[in-house]
Amino acid sequence: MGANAEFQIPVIEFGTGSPDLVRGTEGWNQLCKRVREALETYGCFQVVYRSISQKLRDDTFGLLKELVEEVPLENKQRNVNPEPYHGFIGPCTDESLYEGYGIVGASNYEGVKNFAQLMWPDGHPRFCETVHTIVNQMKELTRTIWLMIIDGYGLGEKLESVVSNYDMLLRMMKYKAPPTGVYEKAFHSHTDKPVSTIICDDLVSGLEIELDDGQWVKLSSTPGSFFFVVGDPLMAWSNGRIKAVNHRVMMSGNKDRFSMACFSVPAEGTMITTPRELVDEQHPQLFKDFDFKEFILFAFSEKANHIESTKQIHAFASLSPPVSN
Ligand SMILES: O=C(O)CCC(=O)C(=O)O
Ligand SMILES: [Fe+2]
Repeated sequence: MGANAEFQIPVIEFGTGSPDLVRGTEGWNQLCKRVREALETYGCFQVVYRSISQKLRDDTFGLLKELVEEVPLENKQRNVNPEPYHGFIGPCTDESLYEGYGIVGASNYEGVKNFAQLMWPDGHPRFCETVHTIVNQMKELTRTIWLMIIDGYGLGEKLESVVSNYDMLLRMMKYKAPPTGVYEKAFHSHTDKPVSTIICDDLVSGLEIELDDGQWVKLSSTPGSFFFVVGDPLMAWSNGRIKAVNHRVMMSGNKDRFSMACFSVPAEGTMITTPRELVDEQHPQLFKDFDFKEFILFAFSEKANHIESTKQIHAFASLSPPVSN
């Protein structure tokens, strides 16, 4: 089924230097309310965040294109990782429009450098500096949104209520334009397995989300904007109050799409635990506490292969029956 091009998810602006970004102000509380509503309804929203400059975005996409177009395939194929979607997948062909790279530990300079050294003989210091900078800014944006979620539910001071220690997995993607007149799947439908994701694209659309009624809608970004997407663990943490949105990439038109997805990956040993404030008579506890890494291992196991992406978290962590406080 084709996507309805008219649809618009909530667009929320985080003004650079705005007093609204100061925790506890009236403006902050308004933003928290809008973020909570957007995530409860759609599991995602578009955030306008010009603190990440257009120049930094342009520079990063320039480097991504250089990586895709100039690095020999044999170097790209050195980007391997035993964990699914952590390494190179590609290249684009007539059968598969997708090409993606994985940079683990991308908020540390070393993580980006390890990747760049596999691609370029000189380790491309400008690539390392640029990617390291944008990933840290996306990490900061993630932290701000998590704080808004916490305050949206009145959970008090602690970021630790979601996750205290986490790093970013950066995936950099090219989706090839399909043949003229064709509307083609470039990335299968799924919910994200990390806690949450920030997606940044080059304004060529392709990302689609599924609404509650099963309708797919195409999202289009605007300059300075990013998509924040809830992953399964954040949905479980919230006791199912916020949604993990099913999404995919469909390509049409004659332009290639380039995008980056910055995934939040908690440190080894992190438990996902629903705060007790989110459990009451109307909202019995839906999920047991679970180890993030064990969920990831399950989600990519043979057993979970036969389970739809949206249902994996339920198969892994549902409490049956739900438990009231
Ligand atoms: O490239 C995009 O817009 C989305 C990518 C995505 O959903 C993913 O890698 O999980
Ligand atoms: Fe995704």
